Amino acid sequence: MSVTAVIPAYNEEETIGEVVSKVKAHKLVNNVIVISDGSEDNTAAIARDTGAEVIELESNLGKGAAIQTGIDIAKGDIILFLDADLLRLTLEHIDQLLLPVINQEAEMTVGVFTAGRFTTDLAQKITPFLSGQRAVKSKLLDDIASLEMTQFGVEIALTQYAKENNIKIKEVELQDLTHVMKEEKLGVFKGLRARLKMYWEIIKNLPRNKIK
Ligand SMILES: O=c1ccn([C@@H]2O[C@H](COP(=O)(O)OP(=O)(O)O)[C@@H](O)[C@H]2O)c(=O)[nH]1
Ligand SMILES: O=C(O)[C@@H](COP(=O)(O)O)O[C@H]1O[C@H](CO)[C@@H](O)[C@H](O)[C@H]1O
Repeated sequence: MSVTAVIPAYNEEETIGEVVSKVKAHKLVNNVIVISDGSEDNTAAIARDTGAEVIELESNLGKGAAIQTGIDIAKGDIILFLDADLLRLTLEHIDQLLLPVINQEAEMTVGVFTAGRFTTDLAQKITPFLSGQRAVKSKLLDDIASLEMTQFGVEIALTQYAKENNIKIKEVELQDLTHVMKEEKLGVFKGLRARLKMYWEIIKNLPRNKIK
């Protein structure tokens, strides 16, 4: 089975290189696509230099649009979704996401941070269905309504679609994995503002895609 990694990235120059290198080094991953979502920093150049195929969106359209762009161009049997701001990603984490789908144990995996940083572990324990770390059989996404407008509601939409279509989901625990929090990227004030905006984008997607 061939695997394409899809990595949405908005201003992630600090972490994109490490994430792309790790994914490129995984023997089961055939293609790595980074969707630079209107980044104003060196995200696209670093991703390209590290060996990813890079699609640059002209402006910042939101995570849902970046993911949809990746889905539209990804070839192969399985799509591996990873965030660009991961810290301490290992080849084992990628195995954990991919193998249950390759071995037909599940049709979609959702990776949940554990035994890493208290704050990011806690957030994912409370809302595992928001995780951006997933693997899914690509053909199962053929009929999904466009994710383009979902922004940070994209994971809610994916999870809800899986539930409605009896797609078998397996949660896998990704030890020690964490990401750079918004407050760390942007500072406390702008970070909190971005967090509130994210919650609003998630809430906006709830009525249409209510979690059962
Ligand atoms: O407008 C956006 C916002 C975020 N992202 C990407 O989506 C992923 C998750 O976003 P973020 O890091 O802000 O959220 P967190 O992981 O902190 O919840 C990251 O790879 C971001 O670069 C994106 O492509 N477009
Ligand atoms: O863990 C969370 O509560 C949020 C926000 O993380 P941070 O504010 O950056 O620590 O991140 C998750 O939810 C987002 C929206 O669904 C996803 O896009 C991220 O992939 C996921 O990590």
